[in-house]
Amino acid sequence: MNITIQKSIVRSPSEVNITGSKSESNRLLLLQALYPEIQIENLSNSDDSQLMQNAFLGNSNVVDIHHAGTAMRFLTAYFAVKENSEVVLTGSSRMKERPIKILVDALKHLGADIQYVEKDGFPPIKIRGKKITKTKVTLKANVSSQYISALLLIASKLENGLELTLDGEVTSIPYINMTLGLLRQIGIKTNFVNNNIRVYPFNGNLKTRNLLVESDWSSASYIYSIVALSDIGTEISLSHYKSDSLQGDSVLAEIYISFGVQTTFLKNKIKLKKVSHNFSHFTYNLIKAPDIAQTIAVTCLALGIECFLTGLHTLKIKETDRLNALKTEIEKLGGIVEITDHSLHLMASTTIKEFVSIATYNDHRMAMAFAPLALRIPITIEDSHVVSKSYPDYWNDLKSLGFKIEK
Ligand SMILES: O=C(O)C1=C[C@@H](OP(=O)(O)O)[C@@H](O)[C@H](O)C1
Ligand SMILES: C=C(OP(=O)(O)O)C(=O)O
Repeated sequence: MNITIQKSIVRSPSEVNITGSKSESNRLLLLQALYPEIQIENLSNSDDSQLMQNAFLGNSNVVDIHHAGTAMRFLTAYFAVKENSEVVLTGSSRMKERPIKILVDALKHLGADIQYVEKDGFPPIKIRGKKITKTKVTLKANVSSQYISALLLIASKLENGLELTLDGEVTSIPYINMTLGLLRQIGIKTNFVNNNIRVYPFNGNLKTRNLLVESDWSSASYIYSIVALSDIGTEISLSHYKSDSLQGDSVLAEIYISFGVQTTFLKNKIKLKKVSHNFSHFTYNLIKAPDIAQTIAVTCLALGIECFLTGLHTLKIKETDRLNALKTEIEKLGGIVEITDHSLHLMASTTIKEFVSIATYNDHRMAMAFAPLALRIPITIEDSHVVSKSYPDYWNDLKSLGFKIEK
């Protein structure tokens, strides 16, 4: 369903309670399947986390994870070592275009039994679960960190743990550190030195059973954008957040200073406040935080800031080719954008076209990133339901902030 958002003004002060991080949730759900004593609080209500939960509950031998990249990659590793199981892991038509060969090759090298059902290198895959005893594997680290996290998540249940050697520049590294951080929270010993990661086998004692998921920082990015586009003095508080986050996208608090958003960490919350800014140019390498590229590009468009983003080589294999999608939609609004395989350069613009209909390409982040523009111009967002992949309450939260949304 398409929605139109009339030109809106944010209610201030306001408060939004954002659902749990989908990245933390999907890791903890996988760990809970391996260690059933684990209890998870503030679990994400995203489709991706729901799909992950269903994969463990169902007893069908076809598991369809739709658009959920983390579920696809994490479950590949999980089923590969689940002895005596046989499943076909499949997903949406886009998921069938998202590569999985690096992970499958690594698992096969360790001894797993995995076959491609349709196209070599891509889902769907047929997995016959087996006991794995090999310990060492090298894999390319510059395509998706999810392949690495997938192996790390199952490693503590292997007889001898795992030793991974990462080849090439490591992309999305905070997500690997998040995985290791959660493993350590439950008492699993890990090391990450240079390009080597070691996870030791479980010693029989869970250090913690109750794990609290911090709210999702990638989802918070859209609220940062909203504050950046609001009048000076506008305040929005978000819960439940902390300063020592496991999520790399918490770098937003630093980045948005350039767009006039001040972050104050309170107990369990952050308070965002719009202050003045005098930046006309923004340059940043997003190799550690690729999911906030769309948010930042749209914030810059609205603020008339020239923006040069690099480290974006993974954007082409996400829910859509995000570089092309951004270029196409920003150009509809009158912006000028140049892209390469790994960068985006947005020129400073002075006007934005009204009543443009933004296509969302089955990508939640396209819908969520462009919606804040309604603080400048009326805008239509196509297929607005896509937001449920990570942030199902997004439109309700926007309404509560004062956005005038019509179907
Ligand atoms: O491990 C994770 O939870 C994620 C890792 C990142 O993917 P890549 O490592 O493929 O960049 C990120 O884009 C994705 O949204 C979530
Ligand atoms: C890329 C994303 O998710 P995934 O890779 O898990 O589908 C995302 O949420 O932006």
